[in-house]
Amino acid sequence: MSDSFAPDLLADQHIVVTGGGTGLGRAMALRFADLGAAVTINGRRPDPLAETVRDIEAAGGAAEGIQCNVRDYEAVQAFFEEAEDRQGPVTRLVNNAAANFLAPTEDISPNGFDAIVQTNLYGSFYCTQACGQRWLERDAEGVVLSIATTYAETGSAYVVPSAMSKAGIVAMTRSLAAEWGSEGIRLNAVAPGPFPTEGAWDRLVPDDDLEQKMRERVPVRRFGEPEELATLASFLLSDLSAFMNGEVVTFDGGEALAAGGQFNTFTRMPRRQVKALMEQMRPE
Ligand SMILES: CCCCCCC/C=C/C(=O)SCCNC(=O)CCNC(=O)[C@H](O)C(C)(C)COP(=O)(O)OP(=O)(O)OC[C@H]1O[C@@H](n2cnc3c(N)ncnc32)[C@H](O)[C@@H]1OP(=O)(O)O
Ligand SMILES: NC(=O)C1=CN([C@@H]2O[C@H](COP(=O)(O)OP(=O)(O)OC[C@H]3O[C@@H](n4cnc5c(N)ncnc54)[C@H](OP(=O)(O)O)[C@@H]3O)[C@@H](O)[C@H]2O)C=CC1
Repeated sequence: MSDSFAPDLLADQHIVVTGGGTGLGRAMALRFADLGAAVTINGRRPDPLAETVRDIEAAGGAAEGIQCNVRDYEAVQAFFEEAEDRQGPVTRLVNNAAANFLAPTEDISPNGFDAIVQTNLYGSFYCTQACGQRWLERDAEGVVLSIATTYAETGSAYVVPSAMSKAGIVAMTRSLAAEWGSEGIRLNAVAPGPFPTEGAWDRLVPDDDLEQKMRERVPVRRFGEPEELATLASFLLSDLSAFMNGEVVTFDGGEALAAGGQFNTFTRMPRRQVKALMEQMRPE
């Protein structure tokens, strides 16, 4: 996808994208490489990693895929060693890997809770700490971008472990923005609304009817496109956003705001009908 960024916006960067073999992570990895970065992606399954690396290389970019389970502290340490052996010092990190499923909270097993929280919260911490340690030791600047979600702020029914862990990621982002900002390390987050990826849809969108209802909740009446998120992420990783630190950028077509206003329900009715209703209520 072409855009108005300089074609070398991310040249000289080595960017790690966790969970970069699929969905939003893959879209970001492709875009970062297109903007000149060397990209290293990880994930547990080798096939999506290999496919994404192949696609980046076919487009003329530089990429490596390394299998890694971000729930495992030692595996994360080994991953960063390997990534730097292959492509030099990591300069940017995107905490994108995540786990989620819909479940009534009273039915979630300890193992189910762990699967989500250890991936999202512990995984993001392990990767962020590994980068921070390297950057502080080297006196190098660095940027961390974490993929949160809008319900990290509001909470949401039926995705409680995800909401808890994404809220923790936001807290980490804001805390470290203060702690590491003076050392040249910036941390920001994006809170995406719905983006139809296979990973999210298979686990969170039970049927077409609910999908349509979800679309109608978004004021702009569509879902996001992964390439749009990749554009925002490129800006947030680049020096164009050098003064932005500790920010959570909501990127949801207005969905979260619309859910909050009591009278926003009128926006789902034809405007003519709304006007007629309101006209009736005017005093004589
Ligand atoms: C659609 C609109 C978007 C709105 C905003 C949404 C914001 C956030 C979105 C996302 O995060 S989308 C990302 C989705 N992608 C993924 O989740 C990818 C990774 N996920 C997975 O690998 C699995 O889905 C997993 C279940 C989370 C983990 O798999 P793993 O192989 O590690 O573990 P399992 O052994 O399969 O399961 C562990 C544990 O969890 C229980 N469990 C699994 N699924 C469910 C379920 N649907 N409901 C309840 N419990 C579930 C499973 O039974 C295991 O527990 P025990 O049986 O061992 O006790
Ligand atoms: N799509 C949407 O509507 C929204 C998505 N988000 C967030 O966007 C991000 C990307 O989600 P999306 O692309 O939709 O979904 P995907 O399921 O495609 O992406 C999740 C990625 O994380 C990887 N992953 C999962 N567990 C681990 C683990 N333990 N170690 C390493 N990698 C792991 C998966 O690979 P593998 O299974 O091979 O390990 C996969 O590549 C997530 O942070 C999600 O919470 C936020 C709001 C909305």
